[in-house]
Amino acid sequence: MSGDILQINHLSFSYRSKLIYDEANLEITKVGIYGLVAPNGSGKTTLLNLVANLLAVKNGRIDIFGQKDTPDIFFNYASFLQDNRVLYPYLTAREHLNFVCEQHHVDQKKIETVAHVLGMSNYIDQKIISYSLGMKQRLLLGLAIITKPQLILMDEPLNGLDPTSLAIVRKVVTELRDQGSTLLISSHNLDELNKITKNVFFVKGHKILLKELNNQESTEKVYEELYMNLEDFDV
Ligand SMILES: Nc1ncnc2c1ncn2[C@@H]1O[C@H](COP(=O)(O)OP(=O)(O)OP(=O)(O)O)[C@@H](O)[C@H]1O
Repeated sequence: MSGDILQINHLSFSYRSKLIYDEANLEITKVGIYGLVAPNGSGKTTLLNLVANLLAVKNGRIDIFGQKDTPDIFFNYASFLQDNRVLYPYLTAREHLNFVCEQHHVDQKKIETVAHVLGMSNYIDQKIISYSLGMKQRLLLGLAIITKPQLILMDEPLNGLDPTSLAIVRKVVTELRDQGSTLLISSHNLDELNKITKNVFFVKGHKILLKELNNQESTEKVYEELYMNLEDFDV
């Protein structure tokens, strides 16, 4: 599928006097997996929050699937994997997944399938307070994908994952892409990101740049070129 999946035009955003975006643009017209990469504090989470309508866009415009990105449109077409502070410590994974299924009128039978795919079946009825970081990350992934949205935003989904969990995420995101979903994934794990996509957005100078890497190029290399001048560091 191609068309207007995500369009960000002339986006400017500041927190009080701190400028984050200045007339930034981003366009995704082809289904796929896209990385979102930048040093700490550059504005990756801010961008995802703006697309998810958790922050209001006052300057510029965001459209998804050719329509103005309102909370209703986002709810219908998209999902957002945020950090694990959004989880309720005294609820179980099943209760979280049940809630999302109810809100989206998704058959609750899908919960077992998603739990199985993500290797969560044996702890799905335990409360979140007893979960490790990786267990929480798997649940967050489950919550983001159970409705099979066409656009999935993921903020640091690879954080704290062991090699088995990373392999699960890799399999799940590539399958979703093959089934027609588009994923925008922020991460500092450039090595892992490199395995799942060659299309990476970088935030630099308050703008968003897309790099379409060829087989010889890596995300790490572009990162070094854009942000690191190792000669500046005295060890
Ligand atoms: N609610 C807020 N109020 C004021 N400043 C904020 C707020 N949220 C974020 N910031 C600032 O905006 C900048 C961008 O933050 P953001 O969390 O979007 O960056 P990030 O690229 O996701 O960073 P990281 O890689 O560390 O997660 C940072 O300097 C941060 O301190």
